[in-house]
Amino acid sequence: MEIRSTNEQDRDVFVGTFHAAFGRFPEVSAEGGGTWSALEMDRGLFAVGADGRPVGTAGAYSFELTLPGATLAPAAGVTAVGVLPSHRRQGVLSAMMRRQLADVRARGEFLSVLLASEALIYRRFGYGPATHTQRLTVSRHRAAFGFPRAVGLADAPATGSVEVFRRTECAGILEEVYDRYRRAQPGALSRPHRWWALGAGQPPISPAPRYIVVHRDDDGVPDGYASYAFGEANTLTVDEAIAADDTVFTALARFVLEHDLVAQVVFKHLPPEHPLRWQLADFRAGQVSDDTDWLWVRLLDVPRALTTRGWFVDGELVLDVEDPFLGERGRYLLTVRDGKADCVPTGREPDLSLDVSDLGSVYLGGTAPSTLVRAGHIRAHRPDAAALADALFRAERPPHCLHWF
Ligand SMILES: CC(=O)SCCNC(=O)CCNC(=O)[C@H](O)C(C)(C)COP(=O)(O)OP(=O)(O)OC[C@H]1O[C@@H](n2cnc3c(N)ncnc32)[C@H](O)[C@@H]1OP(=O)(O)O
Repeated sequence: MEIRSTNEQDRDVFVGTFHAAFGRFPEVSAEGGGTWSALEMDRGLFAVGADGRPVGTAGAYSFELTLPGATLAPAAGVTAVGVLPSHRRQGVLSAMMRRQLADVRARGEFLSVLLASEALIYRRFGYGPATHTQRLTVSRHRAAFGFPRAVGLADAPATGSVEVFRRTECAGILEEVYDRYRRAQPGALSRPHRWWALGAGQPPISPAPRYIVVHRDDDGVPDGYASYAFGEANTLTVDEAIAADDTVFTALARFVLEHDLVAQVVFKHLPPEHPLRWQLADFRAGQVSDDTDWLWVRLLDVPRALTTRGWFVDGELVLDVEDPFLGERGRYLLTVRDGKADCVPTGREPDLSLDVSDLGSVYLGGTAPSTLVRAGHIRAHRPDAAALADALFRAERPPHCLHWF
């Protein structure tokens, strides 16, 4: 199977081929732009069939991923993966993944990330689910806030202001607020300027109609927004709500929850352990559903990945990491002191043996290593190794990714 790089001239065939793999038709946008317009065609791959026609596609975006400790790392955002239904289960995807991982490494990137259409596809290629997201549905009439002990929070005068725009009127504000937010949020991805300019991706980036409530601080500087639309049964759905801090988030949540003519508010994407539910006087007024994996992470250079992220607890672990897809294996001594890690090859007995996909799952702090020990994924060689790994890998807050690509 020949795998070849794509270029700008291949764009239409590339988009057509992966839509065919999904059994869909590409959207046609009269104004240009649209969901797939930010594809980086110099990073695309075609798998070419015997007759010279493409039978498979794989793309990649150049993102920055925020790691624990607010460190930014380049990451390949794998996308548009598809193999024509006529050519499946013959190793086409495997050949594309092998080539793509080699290309990512050759560019100096040590992390690759993706959103998986199905959870059974990518573990074999070394990816592990690393961030999770959930939906919170709040009945508006039960949504009174209550802050039992946080002195001052309940009756503190609201600071700042809110203003409602249509999506197309405030693109610059969204871009600026999103960029500030993503730099501090582990698991968040950059949204390159091109995306906003082209209206690529999904709301709130795309020009699809949305109302946007923007929050500003007392100096008038935008520090949060929520993108929302009305739907069936008087439901107000918030696609994306981001804020510089929890107070700003609370102000945005209050705005949508106090909206007239609304029966319920659906917050489509919240990170696990989000405080909003705890802020409601009636804990059951908010129902969590659709808890799902979001960003999958694949490490391509274990020492570099581990020394780049920030750490919050000192400690030492020996990790035996196996990478069956690339036929690699390494044993590393990870030493964390004062927020920084050292990671060097070692001959010492391992504390934990794990697959590179499991390391991807724990890397951003979104999954406790002990959970994967209990699930039979990771092997702990001494009794306290899992608890130490839990303490070490934990991030400053649960990682979360809102970006769809
Ligand atoms: C980041 C993204 O873009 S996610 C989008 C992924 N694309 C889609 O879901 C579109 C619809 N599906 C497809 O186009 C194809 O089925 C693909 C791309 C998922 C798989 O392509 P194929 O060329 O059939 O995969 P390939 O033959 O290399 O399979 C490799 C292995 O993965 C397994 N596998 C592949 N797809 C799946 C799946 N959906 N579920 C379970 N196992 C799978 C194969 O059985 C094979 O296992 P084996 O090595 O034990 O025999």
